[in-house]
Amino acid sequence: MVQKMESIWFDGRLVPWDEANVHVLTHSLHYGLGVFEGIRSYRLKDGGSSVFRLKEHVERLFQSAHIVQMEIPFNEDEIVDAIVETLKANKMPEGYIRPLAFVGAGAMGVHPGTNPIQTIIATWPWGAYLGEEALENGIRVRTSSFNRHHVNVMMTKGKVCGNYVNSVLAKREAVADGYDEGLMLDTAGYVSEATGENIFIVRKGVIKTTPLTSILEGITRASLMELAEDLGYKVVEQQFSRDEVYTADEAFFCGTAAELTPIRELDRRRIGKGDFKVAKHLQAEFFKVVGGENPKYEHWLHRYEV
Ligand SMILES: Cc1[nH+]cc(COP(=O)(O)O)c(CN[C@@H](CCC(=O)O)C(=O)O)c1O
Repeated sequence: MVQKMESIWFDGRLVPWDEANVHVLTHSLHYGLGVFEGIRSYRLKDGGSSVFRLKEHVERLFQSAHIVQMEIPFNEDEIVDAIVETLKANKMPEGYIRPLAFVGAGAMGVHPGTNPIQTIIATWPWGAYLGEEALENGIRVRTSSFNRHHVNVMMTKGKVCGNYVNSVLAKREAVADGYDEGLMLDTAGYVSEATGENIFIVRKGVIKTTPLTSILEGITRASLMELAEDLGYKVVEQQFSRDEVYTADEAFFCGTAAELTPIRELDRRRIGKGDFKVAKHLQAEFFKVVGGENPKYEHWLHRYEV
């Protein structure tokens, strides 16, 4: 159950958590057209706080809206300010931030007509997405029986609410089968991404991640690619198959909620020796970056004081 906080920002003002409600004929509730973000803020080593890559997340929120032709009635700077305002109102030196823009009530029927576009920002504490133990010891994953969306069925560069029915089905299937996460293949059968994360493998000394085609263009993915290259690793974006994961030396998921979570096994095949050497190195460096301990990446931090 998500921990209740003081306020939610709703269409331009902070309202008490329990008063942030909508009508049951809200268009997005029926037809899934809405866009959202998942963002984390972190306590910094120096005692302050920062939202990690806030600018890029807000840019992606508006990019998602652009893809599905939604006009968010605020500009990017207003949403950036509203996010910080909401964190402060909820006295959160760190936590998870969920902006959502959705089509409100009015006309029913597939065409959203002139229904209002409503915007909320909620924040709440969210620890290790896949469990504390997962960050340390990795997770067990199965290849999902559900493919990731064909790129002309759903717009996967958009973080679109309706896209996540695919993720829910895959996640529920994986958990029901005793796994921690599901890895989805694209409609051509190549590895795509997980239900809420992008994937990397380490094979023959090269760090490989999937091309952008069917995946959400992850901000953590982009950050880790840059960080890994700065650390001297060779990083490529290349299509790969499930059995390249089976025979990889390492594999890990990444995402705002999941951060960097090693994969212990896929489809009951242990991956490598399980020492997570590269994953642990990148994970440690990533946490130094989000904690403000690496000045090279200061521009990725949006500092604030509670
Ligand atoms: C499908 C998908 N792929 C990749 C990512 C990684 O993107 P990024 O966060 O920019 O590195 C996410 C984020 N998943 C968000 C939602 C999780 C949820 O359960 O809700 C998140 O990690 O916040 C996805 O949902």
